[in-house]
Amino acid sequence: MTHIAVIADDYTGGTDAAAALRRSGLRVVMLFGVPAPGSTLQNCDAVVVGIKFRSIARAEACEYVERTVAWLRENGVNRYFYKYCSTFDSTPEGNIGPVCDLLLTLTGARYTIVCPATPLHLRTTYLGHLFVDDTLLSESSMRTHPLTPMTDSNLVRWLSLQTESMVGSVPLNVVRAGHEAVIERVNGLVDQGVRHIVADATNDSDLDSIAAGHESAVLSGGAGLVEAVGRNLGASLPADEHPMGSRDAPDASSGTLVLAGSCSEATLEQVRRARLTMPALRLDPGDIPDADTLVDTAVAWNEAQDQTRPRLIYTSAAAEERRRGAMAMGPDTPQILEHVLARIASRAVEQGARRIVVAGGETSGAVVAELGVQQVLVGAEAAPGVPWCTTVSGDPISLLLKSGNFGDPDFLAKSASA
Ligand SMILES: Nc1ncnc2c1ncn2[C@@H]1O[C@H](COP(=O)(O)OP(=O)(O)OP(=O)(O)O)[C@@H](O)[C@H]1O
Ligand SMILES: O=C(O)[C@@H](O)C(=O)CO
Repeated sequence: MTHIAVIADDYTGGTDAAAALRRSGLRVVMLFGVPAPGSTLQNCDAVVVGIKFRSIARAEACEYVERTVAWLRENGVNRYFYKYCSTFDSTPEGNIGPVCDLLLTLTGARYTIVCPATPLHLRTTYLGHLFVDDTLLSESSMRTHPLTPMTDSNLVRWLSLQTESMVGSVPLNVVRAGHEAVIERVNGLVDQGVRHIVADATNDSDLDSIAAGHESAVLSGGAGLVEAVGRNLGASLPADEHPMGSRDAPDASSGTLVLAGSCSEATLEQVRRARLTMPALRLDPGDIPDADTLVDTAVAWNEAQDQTRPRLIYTSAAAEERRRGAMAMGPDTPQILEHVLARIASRAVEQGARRIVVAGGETSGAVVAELGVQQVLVGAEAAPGVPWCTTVSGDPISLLLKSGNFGDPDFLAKSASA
């Protein structure tokens, strides 16, 4: 029986959640995109559906979620976790608030728990404020994110911009008083009309206090709370076993194509280090403001490289260089570049590439969609929250989809050759 479905708003967030559930010992199936009506879910404890709706129009995001919930219901899954980024990536319009509202309407649940805190990734919340390591979210590099600049760390205030529903919070001292205290505070808030409740957490035991119970609620947040929910459900498998068995995944000897579209500080440093260890091509829309030319340039370059060795193609750039690129290519530059990297991935696979590392959630979404990948086996983690995934149909392809902020400075260099 499938106890819970995680609906993730991007693909790397989905693989992060799947890795968390595996760590907690559950049997996990990982799907990409809204599942086709009539398709069946394999036997598992938890299913993760990664969809790319973090940065699209809210009506479209809600439509994807509604169709996914309909499919999950067809397959007998009635409990949902909404996974968004541990840095709460969203704009003043959404999509976190609208999707939380929709999930309440669809399920008839009384409230949502909102908890992006994920200590494993150094994301904590205190008095409703989100911290990235020792820095407030709005003072971290997230404040200049190309799609979702996070300029306010106060989640109650930020979420209130996105929804008509009342937003409240459970502070850390209540969380530390234990699970019953949390439930009591939540019930009090719901009686006052609060519908979305931001819960503080700075460690895993806080997350355990928050995760239990909430039968008439939708839980939402980061991989930290996902893992706590998994722990609460109880392990049924050793973490290295998969419900659908295993597949021979292409390893480093197949050569690795690394594609980087994330512009996070972490990825920029990983790109800088990777450039020292492998051939690299930077695609700069400031120099070549045309998608087709960028794709053709990169495909020709890639084909000229030793296909058994790692190589890197990237658009990643710091804020000033991005401004220069956007002047030349226009306001849709971020989306255009995602598709440029996706088309390069697809051409590389046609030419025989079987191992692809992608940096960036939106970029990963574009790559996975272009490759038509619908389901993967979730394997070992190359870094916390970044598992290798192997496609289940056709020739196996190994994919490592990295959230922009994840991984140590040598992540790209090491994972491409390990
Ligand atoms: N040179 C550039 N100029 C403008 N936009 C760019 C440039 N390079 C990449 N981008 C865009 O920046 C966005 C980066 O988002 P993406 O989700 O891929 O990375 P991220 O936000 O760092 O990762 P995550 O969502 O996992 O935290 C993409 O839309 C990408 O196309
Ligand atoms: O929660 C995170 O930080 C990641 O899983 C993610 O969603 C980044 O895209």
